[in-house]
Amino acid sequence: MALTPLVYWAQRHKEIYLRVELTDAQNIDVLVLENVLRFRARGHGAKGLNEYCFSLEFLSPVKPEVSYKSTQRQVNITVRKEQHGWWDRLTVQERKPVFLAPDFDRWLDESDAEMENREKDEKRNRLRAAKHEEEGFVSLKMGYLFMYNLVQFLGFSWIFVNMTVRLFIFGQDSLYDTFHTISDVMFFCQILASVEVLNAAFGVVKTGVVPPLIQVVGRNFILFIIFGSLEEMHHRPVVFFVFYLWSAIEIVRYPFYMLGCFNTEWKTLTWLRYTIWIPLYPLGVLAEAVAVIQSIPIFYETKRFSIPVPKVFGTSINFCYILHIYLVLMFLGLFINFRHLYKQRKRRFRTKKRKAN
Ligand SMILES: CCCCCCCCCCCCC[C@@H](O)CC(=O)SCCNC(=O)CCNC(=O)[C@H](O)C(C)(C)COP(=O)(O)OP(=O)(O)OC[C@H]1O[C@@H](n2cnc3c(N)ncnc32)[C@H](O)[C@@H]1OP(=O)(O)O
Repeated sequence: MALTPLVYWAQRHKEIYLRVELTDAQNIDVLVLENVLRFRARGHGAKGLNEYCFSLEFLSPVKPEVSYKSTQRQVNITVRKEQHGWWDRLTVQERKPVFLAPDFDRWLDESDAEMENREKDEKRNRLRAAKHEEEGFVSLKMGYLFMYNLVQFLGFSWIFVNMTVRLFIFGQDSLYDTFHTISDVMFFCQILASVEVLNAAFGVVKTGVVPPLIQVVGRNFILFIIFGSLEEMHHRPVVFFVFYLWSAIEIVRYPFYMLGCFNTEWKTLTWLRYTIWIPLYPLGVLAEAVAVIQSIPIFYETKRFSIPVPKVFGTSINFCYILHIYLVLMFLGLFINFRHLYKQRKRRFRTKKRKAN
């Protein structure tokens, strides 16, 4: 014959909790029909291993769907009230069934339950507000990044297209006046590119600070010190090669970032972004190194940027010695960024492959 297990109960405004004292319960059958909950299971109760069952007719209407969870020690049942509210007792009959007792572990009186509800609501509202704020911040960040990348893309596209068209029209002659035709836009784009170091430093984009710092310092050194400050360099073809190599990568990199702002990607563009640096970066550094080497005799003769030193060491340190050190730094910078880009490439294509599997 089936026995009755001990059942503990507690309520909230929306739910009823029942805890059935049965260990290792099996063949659990719980259902709610016309406001009556029927329970049957086999397990270890007060009378040892046996078949246990009970039924309860609730005081007010409840939803027919019932959820339960069996643990090693008990079966926890949750029934949802049809209408939110507080019940005076659990069952229709005024006399409490003998197997039923309050679950003091979960017991709350009405005002405490209201307080709990209020706290839950407040927490939910806080989370919702935080999510709203975060969404606002994310869209602001994406808007800003998109605009930044768009401006850079337009700038570098203008440079690249202009240089290509001039090369076709004027042939070799175009190599000699690149600085005069292009440098204003290049100055603008490269000054603006300093923002990339700040983006990395303030976590606006997920990358280290050192690679963009090397990139920005490296390029601006060539642009401002080697080309900008020496008129003798303005008509050298090396300016063409440096500017062309710089802009060749940027007309791919910035649209790649622009698509990224919309969580979109175009596979060919991604492949290009993470591949064409392999020939372009060493070529770019080589072109920059040629520019530095060509500028050394000019700095030597003109003594421009010479650093005055105390008389015991001589009169000044010629800037061309600094350039020798810079040449070494350039190859160190090339090594650091080449390794960084190689890692980024591997990470990118590995993630893609894993996603595809
Ligand atoms: C400490 C000072 C020392 C000074 C020493 C001076 C030494 C000088 C050495 C100079 C060597 C420089 C030579 C160089 O000028 C030569 C050339 O440029 S030649 C032309 C070829 N060049 C290139 O190919 C390099 C192009 N540049 C770059 O790739 C970047 O500038 C670089 C910093 C090198 C790498 O970029 P990053 O670290 O950002 O990698 P990712 O592109 O993979 O981006 C990582 C994630 O961040 C997201 N991100 C980054 N930027 C943006 C952005 N503007 N908008 C939106 N999102 C961005 C990107 O999407 C990645 O996110 P996820 O992984 O989620 O996709």
